Amino acid sequence: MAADMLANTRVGFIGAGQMAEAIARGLDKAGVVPANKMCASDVNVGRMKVFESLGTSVCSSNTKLAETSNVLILAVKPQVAEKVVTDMKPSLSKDHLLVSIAAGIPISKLQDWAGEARIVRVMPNVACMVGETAAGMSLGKTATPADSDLVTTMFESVGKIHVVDEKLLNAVTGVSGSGPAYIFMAIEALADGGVAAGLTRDVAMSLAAQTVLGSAKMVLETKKHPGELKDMVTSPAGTTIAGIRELEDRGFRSALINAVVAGAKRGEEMSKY
Ligand SMILES: NC(=O)C1=CN([C@@H]2O[C@H](COP(=O)(O)OP(=O)(O)OC[C@H]3O[C@@H](n4cnc5c(N)ncnc54)[C@H](O)[C@@H]3O)[C@@H](O)[C@H]2O)C=CC1
Ligand SMILES: O=C(O)[C@@H]1CCC=N1
Repeated sequence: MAADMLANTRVGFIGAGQMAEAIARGLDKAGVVPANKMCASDVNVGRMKVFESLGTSVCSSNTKLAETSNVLILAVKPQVAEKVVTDMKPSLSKDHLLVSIAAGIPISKLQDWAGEARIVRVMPNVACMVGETAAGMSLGKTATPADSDLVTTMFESVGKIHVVDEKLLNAVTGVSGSGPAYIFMAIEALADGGVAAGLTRDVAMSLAAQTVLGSAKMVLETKKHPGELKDMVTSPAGTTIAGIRELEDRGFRSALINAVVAGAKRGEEMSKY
């Protein structure tokens, strides 16, 4: 069903920033929505040029975008979302599916601003760019099962997506929306440690990134608890337990837990603007 629907889908990006680009590249690469069936509008001409270079068309305004696209991805910063969507309201109808990726903005507000358009809220992450996003989604009241299938198909082409209660989308933001930033910091720090211990920067970075990739793969593929996998690495009186003692001493796990909770809390604050 979703494949038939995709044939009639024209995706328009409201805001052609880095997330829009990551999703557009991913959809095109996966062959789910070819670049020539996507369109983008942005106030920044430079960003429109980037989209043109991908083979997508560009629109001179968000209103024009609504005339040419039936699936609109709201990819502007949350702070400008209200103005952007309310300005578009006269051009939106029940034939539009508005997929918002804006952090914190609740479906109820989006629905008020967008009038009759059906709403789906998605929280992806930047790894759309490499086909490995981790996303959560919630449906608005008038969104249909076909809309759910369509959005699922689109985001599964660039990673994994889970349907969650809307009240949990800020938690998704805390774990996987913001999570890549924490992992990038961890990779940078692991590589710094390698350099401090004598490796070249290139080798240290490659080892650190590949270590994160391999560890994530083991969690996903073995389905074993990460604690059990950690124990597999940790030899009695060995090197790993020496490192783990340092991490525990400095509140490593607690710091990550608090980072996720702080991100989720910030999402809740943003929903109240
Ligand atoms: N960056 C990330 O890793 C993630 C971001 N998000 C959400 O995605 C959304 C976009 O974030 P980014 O791509 O990082 O931001 P960005 O700043 O790269 O992109 C936003 C784009 O919107 C454009 N824009 C501003 N006003 C506009 C208007 N009136 N009409 C059309 N375009 C306009 C800007 O020129 C910019 O190119 C945000 O709402 C954010 O909460 C969600 C998940 C992850
Ligand atoms: O920092 C932010 O607000 C956005 C949402 C998730 C990742 N970046």
